[in-house]
Amino acid sequence: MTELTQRATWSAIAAHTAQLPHMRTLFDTDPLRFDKMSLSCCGLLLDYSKNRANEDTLSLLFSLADEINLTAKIKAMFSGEIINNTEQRAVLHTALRAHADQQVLVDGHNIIDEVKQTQTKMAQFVDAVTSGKWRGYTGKTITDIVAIGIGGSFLGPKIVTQALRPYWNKSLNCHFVANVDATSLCEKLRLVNPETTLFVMSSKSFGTQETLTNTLSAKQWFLDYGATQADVAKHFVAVTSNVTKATEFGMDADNIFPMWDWVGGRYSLWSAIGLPIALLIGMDNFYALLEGAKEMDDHFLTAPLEQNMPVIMGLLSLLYNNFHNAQSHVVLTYDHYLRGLPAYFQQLDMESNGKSVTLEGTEVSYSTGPIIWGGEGTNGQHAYHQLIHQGTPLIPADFILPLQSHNPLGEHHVQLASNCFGQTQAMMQGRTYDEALAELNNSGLSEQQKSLIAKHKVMPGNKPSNTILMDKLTPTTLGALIALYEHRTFVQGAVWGINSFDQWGVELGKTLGNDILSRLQAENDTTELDASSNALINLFRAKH
Ligand SMILES: O=P(O)(O)OC[C@H]1O[C@](O)(CO)[C@@H](O)[C@@H]1O
Repeated sequence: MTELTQRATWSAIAAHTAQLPHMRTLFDTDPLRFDKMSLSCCGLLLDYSKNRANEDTLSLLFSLADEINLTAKIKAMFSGEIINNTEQRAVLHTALRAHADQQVLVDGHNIIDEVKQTQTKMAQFVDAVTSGKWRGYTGKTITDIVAIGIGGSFLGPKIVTQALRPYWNKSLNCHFVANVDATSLCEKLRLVNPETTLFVMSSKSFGTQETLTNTLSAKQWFLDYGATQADVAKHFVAVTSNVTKATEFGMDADNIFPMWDWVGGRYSLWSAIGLPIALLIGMDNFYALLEGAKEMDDHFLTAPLEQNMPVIMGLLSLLYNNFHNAQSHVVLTYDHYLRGLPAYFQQLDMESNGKSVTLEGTEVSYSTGPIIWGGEGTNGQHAYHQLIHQGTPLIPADFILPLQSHNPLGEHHVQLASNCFGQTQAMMQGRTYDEALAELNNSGLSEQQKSLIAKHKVMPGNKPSNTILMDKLTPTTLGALIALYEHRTFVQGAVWGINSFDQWGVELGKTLGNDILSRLQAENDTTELDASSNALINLFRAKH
């Protein structure tokens, strides 16, 4: 297969982008630019007109996608082909939101049946807990959910329950424990009553140190309060693909919700990993979340590349990454409920595309996954937008704004929208020296001062952004939005020819950490490692 950067289309994109005029010019010369470069689907509107691209740019990007057989690769994922070649697994988070009448075969059997069986188990459990039928060991109903998990077993449930706070069951509260730092657990345990608390322990592998340690400590806290081992089953449930280890751990077999190897951790919120979500917002809203994602799945699978929202977003991000040397991509959520979304997209994208060898194991000669970061607007404007506007790095941005607020109050939402749109406009058009100088006309400054300040006020503009709008943040639009980013990540990995679904890079740190743990707890100081590790270990030992 032709190496990516050796392709004629790759060179054509490089030559084309180098000669593209400033976005100001692209807008000035085409009044229909928004009409041509915006797209609606699945309750979302994507405005991608504020990008360093015109029809020719997009045409070249779509040609590249065709050359790497993107459409066939999309179909291969949905159909359950073993595309995670290093773990020999299918990648089927999309099957989690499939309808009951669909068929997806893994090892010759239709997995939709077991997906639906698990969803039924979830629904029955959610009903038991939220109806009050499920009682704690002293006969009280459950008031607090403590979700224990990390990475994809934490971020999805955490971010989605946070985003859908208006939909929470009024009788339940939810707390998340991820870090092995005892503060994370202790701060939450101080808030809850063992008699009315349900622990949901989520770990696909059932082998993650942080989650196991936190669960054991939570169990001990529960027993120290006066409960017995027999009471544990009323207050601890587990979500895992490793049912054997969960049973050995002491989880009651009836309280184990299965998940599967063909669901990656960072793609698993749609599985029983989403149990905390379903408990908080109810199973009907959880199904609505799934349905929103399915709408995006159907769009991704069927829309022509030129009208395909995840494809367009993925290719434009790749344009900056590989042809404009952008090292990062910022996600700015102009909605307080979506404040956690950038952190979720960090794992989704960076753990998927933070790779440096191709599927065949060849070292890549081009950039792959960028750094994903971000936060809520308008806060970022008072923190890091200075660098976005006038810094040296190019940082493409995604702005996300619901058109309606769940909390309409006076001028708040219109001001939020004005800030969001103003930022995208400022990024695009910037401010020329002459414009800056003109703004200082009546400043009373000397000509020399005006010239100096004007030079500091110049903003180059031509900074790309996408704006994603939705009518309102609901389970359905949130499901579509998250699926949009899942598929955007897929598109980039497919073009780069990497495996977006394994994560070998996280193993070494864990292994070395386990060795260091034994050294920290050993009788004597460590001397065999590098000088830094020896010193750090022994400094810690000296304090304990
Ligand atoms: O769900 P588990 O198996 O506890 O893994 C937690 C997280 O750790 C990782 O395996 C590595 O960070 C993630 O991919 C995963 O989401």
